[in-house]
Amino acid sequence: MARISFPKDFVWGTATASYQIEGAYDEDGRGLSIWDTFARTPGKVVNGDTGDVACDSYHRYEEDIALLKQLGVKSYRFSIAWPRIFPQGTGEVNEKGLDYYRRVIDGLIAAGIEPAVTLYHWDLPQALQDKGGWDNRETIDAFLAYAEIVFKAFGDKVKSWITFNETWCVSFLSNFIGVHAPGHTDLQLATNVAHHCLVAHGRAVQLYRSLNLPGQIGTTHNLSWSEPYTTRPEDVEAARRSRAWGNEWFLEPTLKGSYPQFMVEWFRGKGIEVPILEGDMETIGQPIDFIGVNFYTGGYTRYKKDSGLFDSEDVQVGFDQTFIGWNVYPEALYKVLSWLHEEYGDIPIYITENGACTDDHVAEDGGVHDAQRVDYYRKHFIQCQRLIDSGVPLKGYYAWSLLDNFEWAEGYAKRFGIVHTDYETLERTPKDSYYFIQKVISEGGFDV
Ligand SMILES: N#[N+]C[C@@H]1[C@@H](O)[C@H](O)[C@@H](O)[C@@H]2O[C@H]12
Repeated sequence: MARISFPKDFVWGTATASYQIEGAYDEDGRGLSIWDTFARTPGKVVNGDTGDVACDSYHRYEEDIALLKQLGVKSYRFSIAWPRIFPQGTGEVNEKGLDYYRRVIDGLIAAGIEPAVTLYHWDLPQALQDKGGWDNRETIDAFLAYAEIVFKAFGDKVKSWITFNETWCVSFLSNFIGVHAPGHTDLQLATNVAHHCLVAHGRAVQLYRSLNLPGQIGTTHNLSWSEPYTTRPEDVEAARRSRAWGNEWFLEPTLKGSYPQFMVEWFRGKGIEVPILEGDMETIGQPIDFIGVNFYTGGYTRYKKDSGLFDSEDVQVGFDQTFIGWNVYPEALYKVLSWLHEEYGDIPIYITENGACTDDHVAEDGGVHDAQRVDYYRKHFIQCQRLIDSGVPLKGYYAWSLLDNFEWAEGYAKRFGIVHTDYETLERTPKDSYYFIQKVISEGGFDV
């Protein structure tokens, strides 16, 4: 029997996001976000679901905090909804919005849980989208004004800040692939959005430093792991391009202050240029205190001429898959974070999201027996220990998600929570995975 054990200072947490859990979409002065608009657009979200009510955490946050305390986590990652603070994106501050997050932050601290706040988890004020959104560089200034208000309001109590969640999703998934808000399908537009979000990240780090606040700041990128299906050079190169679109395209600017040249040239060959202004790359490459990594899946990629953006295609080989169709490939977590450490040095790493979608139901015994999710977590925790043992500076892990919640274009049809949400009654029911993680945290590990 081997023992998987974690350092005593390892930060265990769970993660959520404002639009996915809060509901109260039109309460206490909140303005509309691009997701309120997108979800109301016929055909964009499964079953026409919206975040109007979601998990109603706006009113039930105390229940959520009690679940977090019972779970035994040290930290809780959540996001602030920009439209609650600036309903029109800029201009007058909505004090009731600040009051809500003050209640959440104070409640967490009273429960002995550190708040970790994401500034931007996709709910851009619609009023700013109406003026071009992230394609408009002026949105960067609006973001800075929003960041300053929340830094000043909460910077004495919130010691961990994440500027952006998954800039690849904000840019390419939402403005090129088009399945997320605002739903454009323009590669140059998406490239502009990615760059402007990266500049906004760097400017927010500079602002945070200037305020001399007693915490740490970083950002979160979703990293993938595409392995070449064979050792053929064309497969190796195709996998490298596919991986780099999600990984180097964002990590190089953030951690080295430059875009990966081989990808710049690949996009230039498609007529795409990055709208870099003088000083942008120095701004983006501002030193940060940690890098957040969201990891879910990995797989194999091979060359296929004129296929997709990178002359590549994914190869479906014998992986188990979760209910959302993602491969279960725990070793890819070890590979991608080992690669990150080799490429970018000893910057502290937090896994800011990891979890599985399974088809959950409340059983007759009142429990939710999500065995596949328990197995997923068990296997990924083993990779976390491998990483720590190999010297990778992995400092913490946030399970996605505390609650079943609004899963973007999948609506409520896909569940990632370790706590089941009944969307009729809004009753929360801890799943077997919740109790598994609770035990791992309380015992500092588990036997395999
Ligand atoms: N899909 N999926 C689950 C999860 C999503 O719910 C989060 O909001 C994102 O940060 C990231 O995509 C991962």
